[in-house]
Amino acid sequence: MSNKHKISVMISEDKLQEKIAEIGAKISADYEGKEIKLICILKGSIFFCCELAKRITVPVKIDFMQTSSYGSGTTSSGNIVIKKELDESIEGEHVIVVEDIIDSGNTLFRLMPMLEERNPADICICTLLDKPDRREVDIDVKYNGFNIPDEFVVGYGLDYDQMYRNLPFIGVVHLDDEN
Ligand SMILES: O=P(O)(O)OC[C@H]1O[C@@H](n2cnc3c(O)ncnc32)[C@H](O)[C@@H]1O
Ligand SMILES: O=P(O)(O)OP(=O)(O)O
Ligand SMILES: [Mg+2]
Repeated sequence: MSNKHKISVMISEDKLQEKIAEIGAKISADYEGKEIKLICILKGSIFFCCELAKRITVPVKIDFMQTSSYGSGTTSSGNIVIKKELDESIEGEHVIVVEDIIDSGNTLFRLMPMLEERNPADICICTLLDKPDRREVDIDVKYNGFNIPDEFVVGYGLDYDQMYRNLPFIGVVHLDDEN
């Protein structure tokens, strides 16, 4: 069965793999001699976080958190709801928050202070995609895969109304062509 929407490739699977390997190598070098904890922000970050973890050579723990801002639309509601808490404490840990995409920045703007209050040894942000033109608040991003233009993208974990997460590439969904 074909997709309901027309989707054009923005970032190919090969380019994603190459970039994730690069970020993994950078993280491995930056955290040499340390153990890190990746916090995977569900659901969108799952593919990126899994692939990234495989490319990191220092010891890695993974925990999951789920926030929601978009629901079924294509713009952030501004209301960040925590739908799933971490299973374990992050006190004293070297934490990397792994996001699929930073858009307005509101999710991380609210989430990061909450995590910092839990006294990690250090904490930073790693995102696969960034839409800098859409930013509404200042966010300090340590690792960023790709800056992309202001287009609604799907694939590699990212959804439109829960669809298209399974596409192996990042694509632009053409909602105007909906029938
Ligand atoms: O809080 P912000 O930074 O506005 O949003 C983060 C959150 O929103 C989802 N999202 C943002 N842009 C897109 C997009 O182009 N396609 C799919 N999903 C998007 C995503 O879950 C981000 O983690
Ligand atoms: O689009 P959101 O932010 O509601 O979350 P998810 O990463 O689950 O798509
Ligand atoms: Mg979503």
